[in-house]
Amino acid sequence: MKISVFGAGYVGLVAAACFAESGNSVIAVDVDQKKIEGLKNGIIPIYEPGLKELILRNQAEGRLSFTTDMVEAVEQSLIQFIAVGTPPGEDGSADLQYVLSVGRTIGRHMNGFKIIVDKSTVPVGTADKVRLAVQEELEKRASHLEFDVVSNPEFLKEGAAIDDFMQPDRVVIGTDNVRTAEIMKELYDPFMRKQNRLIIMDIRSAEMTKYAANAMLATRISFMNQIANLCERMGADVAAVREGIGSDSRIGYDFLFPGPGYGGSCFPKDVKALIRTAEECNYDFLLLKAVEEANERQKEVLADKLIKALGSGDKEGPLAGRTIACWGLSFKPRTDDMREAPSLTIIERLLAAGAVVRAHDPEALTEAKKLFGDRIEYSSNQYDILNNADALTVITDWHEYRNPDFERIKGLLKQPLIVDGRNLYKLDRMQEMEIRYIPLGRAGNGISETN
Ligand SMILES: NC(=O)c1ccc[n+]([C@@H]2O[C@H](COP(=O)([O-])OP(=O)(O)OC[C@H]3O[C@@H](n4cnc5c(N)ncnc54)[C@H](O)[C@@H]3O)[C@@H](O)[C@H]2O)c1
Ligand SMILES: O=c1ccn([C@@H]2O[C@H](COP(=O)(O)OP(=O)(O)O[C@H]3O[C@H](CO)[C@@H](O)[C@H](O)[C@H]3O)[C@@H](O)[C@H]2O)c(=O)[nH]1
Repeated sequence: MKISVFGAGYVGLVAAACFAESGNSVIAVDVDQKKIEGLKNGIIPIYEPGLKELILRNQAEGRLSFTTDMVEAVEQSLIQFIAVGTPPGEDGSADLQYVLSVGRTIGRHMNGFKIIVDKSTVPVGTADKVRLAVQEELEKRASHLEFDVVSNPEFLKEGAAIDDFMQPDRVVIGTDNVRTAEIMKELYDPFMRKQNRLIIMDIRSAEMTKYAANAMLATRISFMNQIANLCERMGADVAAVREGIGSDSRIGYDFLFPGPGYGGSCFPKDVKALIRTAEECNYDFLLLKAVEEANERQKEVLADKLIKALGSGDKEGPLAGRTIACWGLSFKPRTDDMREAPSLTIIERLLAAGAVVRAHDPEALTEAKKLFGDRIEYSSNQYDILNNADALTVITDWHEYRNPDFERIKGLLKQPLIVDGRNLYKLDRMQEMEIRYIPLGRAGNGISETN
């Protein structure tokens, strides 16, 4: 099939590469000239495991091309995917300007029947707005060309995007047209070989499904973070509690790891947008407001623990003269994405408390330098930043942090103190190593920093 994908970002690039991989002829189009020039020359603008190889192969084999030429992209393809950003507006609602701009572009240049598929995360009712935008452009040129608008929300996770796209838990298609449903089914058939996981529903339900899924997952995380905070105060261990509740098949083990708050380009923005959508229909989504507030507070927890362990008691600059080494800046492992990363709040808090902050991340240093400039120190070696630091704090659960050289850590730090926001290490091992260890959701090992 001939497909155009508008928006060469995290979702657009993955979708374009995976559709090309299954034999389709795909044009990826973006307004960002620099990005497209780079892509034409094999420069992939984001870090996503497996994406570069997939793009380069499909590009070389002639199934995937990149352009800024909107006319070409609209004219050449039957299926027009919209995968542009929907960032939060000032009131938290999803900003639809990029989605509607693509709709207008398609309306302006379409030369035959088109299936316009919205893959961006958009509030219920957006398909109607896209339809209107296309229709208005057609009317301006007195055209009676037909088109269909479909909702096909994307559920991929960054860091695992290719696998999620190639072997999806499900693909949701919102359409009211039987013929279009058949074409979409055909397009996704190669990804359904093990089991048919295509769910076809009405458009509004498909749009809502995306928000409901993200809101549910964010709720689980905030819930577990608060259980963890309570465990700490009650002498319970959140890891044991997770095992205890996860074994109930109605609950399951996934998405119950406590952490320094959820981040990324999706959960924070989509929770906000759903609260706003509810407000627009005079419904007070109390539960989600609490989920959001709990998450904001959770982002403070690591800095609170560091100040409690090392603080001088001086209200203005409790960490003045202290150096904190941070492992992990991206909002999750296997990505360079720092959008809404908890590290942003944690580092700002440490700086405000007077600390010198040093950071390591396997992929996000370039991104971090754009955000923090020379206000913090960076190293591409995870051990270098520990030299003479007062503490190590683990913010992101990258694999390389899971089983580090503890002897080396101990030798480098001024005092052996680890504040772990991802509970990566065993308490008894830390005890044995005489490292003072402060995890989330359970009492630390009680070794004082003077040990
Ligand atoms: N990032 C994820 O993991 C993820 C997962 C599922 C769904 N989503 C949703 O998918 C959408 C895209 O997210 P993303 O993270 O890929 O965004 P992104 O910011 O990485 O990419 C968006 C791209 O769209 C381009 N663009 C803007 N206006 C354009 C136009 N008129 N024509 C062509 N290109 C244009 C931008 O230049 C940018 O390259 C959002 O609605 C998001 O909520 C994201
Ligand atoms: O048990 C857990 C699981 C995740 N997180 C945090 O939650 C955030 C989001 O993680 P994850 O969902 O793995 O990454 P995303 O790439 O943001 O993916 C989410 O957002 C996407 C965009 O909408 C959806 O497509 C995905 O289905 C949805 O999982 C990160 O900060 C994680 O550290 C936790 O704190 N504890």
